[in-house]
Amino acid sequence: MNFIEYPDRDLMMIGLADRLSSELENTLLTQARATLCVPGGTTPGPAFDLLSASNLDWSRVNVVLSDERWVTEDQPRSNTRLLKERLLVGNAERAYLQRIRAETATPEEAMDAMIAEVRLILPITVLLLGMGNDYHIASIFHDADNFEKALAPDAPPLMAMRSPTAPEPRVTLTAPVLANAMHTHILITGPEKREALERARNLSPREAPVKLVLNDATVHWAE
Ligand SMILES: O=C(O)C(O)[C@@H](O)[C@H](O)[C@H](O)COP(=O)(O)O
Repeated sequence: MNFIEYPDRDLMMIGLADRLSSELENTLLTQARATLCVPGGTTPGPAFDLLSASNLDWSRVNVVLSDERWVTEDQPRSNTRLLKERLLVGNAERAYLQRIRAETATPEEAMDAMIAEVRLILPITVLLLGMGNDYHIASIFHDADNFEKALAPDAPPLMAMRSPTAPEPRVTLTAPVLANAMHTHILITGPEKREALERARNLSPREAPVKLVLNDATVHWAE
């Protein structure tokens, strides 16, 4: 793990966006396309604002969420909505958005089709994740119905997840896909998450899902 502590959140967002953009740019020197995977939640918005202005050939970048809440895009909790408002604008408007949400009542009804599409944009080139105080990444929650299945080495790339701590059904990329990313970054803020991250270093992925990706990750932290 590489831990970067920034003097404040603004500088962190600038440093992070710069790093993600360089990794994508370097990949595009040798590959036709690159895949950027990003989280939803409340933390990454400012990094998306900066990244969207980056001068990349976005027409060769696939963007996919690490996880989504099964709500319509007009809902404030929609991660797709966050992406459309904050990342897929400006220069980044030309990126290809791989959706992991469909207009079906349940994730299961659309799962086979979404899995087939997601497979086409793997592996992830640049992975950005958030983390909860309970150590979850994406929507891999300890107490979720498909937790064990999402950790399996042969898990499909995308699975539905229902957890008592999440107000709506979720879909999430699974352990093998996240662990196989070429570059991994974790974005966290505040003392509680820093302490959780320190504890996670001595836990197993079953106890702390962040451990699935932590060894090879760069963690970006500011107060
Ligand atoms: O859609 C989501 O909820 C996520 O992708 C999730 O894994 C998130 O990154 C963490 O829960 C941290 O969320 P915050 O940034 O809101 O603390």
